[in-house]
Amino acid sequence: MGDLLGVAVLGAGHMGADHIRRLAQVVSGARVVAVADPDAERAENAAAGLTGVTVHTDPTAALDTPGVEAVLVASPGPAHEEALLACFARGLPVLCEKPMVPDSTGALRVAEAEAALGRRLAQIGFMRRYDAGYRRLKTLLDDGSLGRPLMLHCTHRNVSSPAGFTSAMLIDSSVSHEIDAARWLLGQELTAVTVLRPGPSPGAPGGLVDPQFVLFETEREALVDVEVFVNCGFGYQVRCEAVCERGSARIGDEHTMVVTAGGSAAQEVAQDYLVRFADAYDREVQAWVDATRRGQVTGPDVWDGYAASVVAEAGVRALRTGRRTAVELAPRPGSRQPGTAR
Ligand SMILES: NC(=O)c1ccc[n+]([C@@H]2O[C@H](COP(=O)([O-])OP(=O)(O)OC[C@H]3O[C@@H](n4cnc5c(N)ncnc54)[C@H](O)[C@@H]3O)[C@@H](O)[C@H]2O)c1
Ligand SMILES: O[C@H]1[C@H](O)[C@@H](O)[C@H](O)[C@@H](O)[C@H]1O
Repeated sequence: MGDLLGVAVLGAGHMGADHIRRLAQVVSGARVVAVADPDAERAENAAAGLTGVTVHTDPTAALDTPGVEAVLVASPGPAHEEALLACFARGLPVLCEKPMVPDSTGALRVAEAEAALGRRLAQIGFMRRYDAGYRRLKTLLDDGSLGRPLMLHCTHRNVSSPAGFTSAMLIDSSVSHEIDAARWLLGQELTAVTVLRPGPSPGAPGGLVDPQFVLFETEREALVDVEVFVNCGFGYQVRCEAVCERGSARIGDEHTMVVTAGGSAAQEVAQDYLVRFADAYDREVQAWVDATRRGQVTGPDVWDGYAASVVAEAGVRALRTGRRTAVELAPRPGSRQPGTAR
């Protein structure tokens, strides 16, 4: 390995371009050596101004570029399985954006492929685990001073959804973050899901079921509710309140400035995730680069990615049928036991 970790970035859209900027300007210890996007202009634009970067329309060509030692996958979810398997085949450590693989059968294939290697290569991009607020909440819940967590109340609002966003994606793309955060905060698997829908918001594109109210049950009888509203129009708001036996704790309102003038106070509201979670993405990618340079892989793993896909799939079935739907996890690859949340 050279002085700087050579990274290939697959996908140069919103997240890919932001991660390229982060690797080039924010994170220490890495340099971008290849960028791939089927949209050549996007790839060129994202790599503009960087030296020593080759630009490709074929992701495989990017992986095989000399100097590539690690890969950041920021293509759309359905392209992740092929990208992860290609990284595994080359022994390349990889940070893969969420959802790891939206379809749980494909997600299990990825988990099995990594288990067959006998070593970890993948970190999954559930960046909330790197957000200062979520980390404080995790530390508090783990120290036990508030007693057992009974409920998590979560809010996940986006100003608007991108073109092509479907009713299922409110769950398997947006709520995938809450699924991972709940498993991580509570240290429990989610066992069943029910989805309720209020009347659609006038801001939702025709036919999109938005907002949704998603209720999860957990293996030790906690409840997790999520209001997901991806065309709310007024701000990017992500909050989580844990209600425990002896107290409650809430995060998510602190990321802003309060301006007081003329006898009233106004609070800024972030308009997108790139602002709200900027620190979390920076910490996530820095932690990945640091661990990779030490020859380690840390953070959310393929089992977390698989579990999130299975829970989300159950959620999509619950949305379609209107029924409470049980979550069935396969045995964890490499073990005879169902996996557990960590
Ligand atoms: N962690 C987060 O908060 C967060 C935020 C936004 C998006 N995401 C995730 O990041 C990923 C990308 O989302 P986005 O918003 O940047 O989407 P986007 O549509 O803006 O960009 C995706 C890009 O990938 C390209 N692409 C398509 N197929 C490809 C392939 N096989 N190989 C390489 N590139 C390919 C597209 O041409 C496009 O430029 C998704 O998995 C999404 O869920 C995560
Ligand atoms: O892909 C994005 C991303 O994961 C954001 O963090 C989330 O707020 C959006 O709802 C989702 O569409």
